[in-house]
Amino acid sequence: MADQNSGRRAARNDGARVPTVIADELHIVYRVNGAKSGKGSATAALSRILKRGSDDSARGVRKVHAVRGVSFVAYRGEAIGLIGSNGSGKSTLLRAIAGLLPAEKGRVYTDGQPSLLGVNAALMNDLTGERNVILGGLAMGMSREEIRGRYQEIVDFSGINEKGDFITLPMRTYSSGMAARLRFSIAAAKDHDVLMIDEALATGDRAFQKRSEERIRELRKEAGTVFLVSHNNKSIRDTCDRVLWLERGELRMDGPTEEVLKEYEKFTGK
Ligand SMILES: Nc1ncnc2c1ncn2[C@@H]1O[C@H](COP(=O)(O)OP(=O)(O)OP(=O)(O)O)[C@@H](O)[C@H]1O
Repeated sequence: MADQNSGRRAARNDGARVPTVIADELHIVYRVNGAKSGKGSATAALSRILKRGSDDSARGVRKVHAVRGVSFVAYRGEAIGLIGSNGSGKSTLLRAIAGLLPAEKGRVYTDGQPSLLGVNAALMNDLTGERNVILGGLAMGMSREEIRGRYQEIVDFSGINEKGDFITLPMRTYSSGMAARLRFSIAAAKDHDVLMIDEALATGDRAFQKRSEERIRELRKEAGTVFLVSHNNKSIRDTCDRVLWLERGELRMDGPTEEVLKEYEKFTGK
């Protein structure tokens, strides 16, 4: 890991800013089937089937234009907060950067494989926490030796065993907070080129949030880029130095955390 990172650090020491994610006039559109309003009868469904081959709206496909022409460049070592009201397109933008949603128009370029916390670590509810640590590690491309070496660290970080031997129980017996903590701990065990976190910090208690913020700072030192989606302005302030503010799918502001949050707080009336 150290060797792999030394090249990146050298690049940083040159003073050159290295781009990790570039979004260029990005548009993301969801298509929802059978969402035409008020027409739920069998004859309406039949007529839609007969109309097959015509345009989307006639077939009862509704489009949701979730991200509208967003452009930005993210650099190595940055921690970027994504803020905006409910439904403004934050999660959609993260999923598009992770390559999970196709662009309708525009492009996303990434350096390395971005990891979206919680999705890339495909955990299984019926398996024990222990098995899931191994599975999640393998899914992120870690070797069995690497996972074995980091296992205890991951379990300790998650705090899952603080109240008993939960790590040997199936994950379905965990509370949603415990499951989120384990997912974060597995994802944070690896040094990521681009790590994206959707609200994960809001789930843990204060002690866990502190550990997470500390780990995010470490990940940034390893020259990665971190994106954090959160409705908690304090987590954004504590973790990020730059903020992208989305509203109705459009990038409303992009700048230093304090500047953007000041405007956002005016907008939300806080
Ligand atoms: N799978 C989907 N199919 C259709 N529309 C979707 C889907 N997921 C999200 N949307 C729509 O896309 C828009 C953006 O949603 P998104 O989840 O990206 O917002 P968000 O900013 O992350 O919201 P929140 O703060 O509430 O989590 C919303 O209008 C939402 O209804």
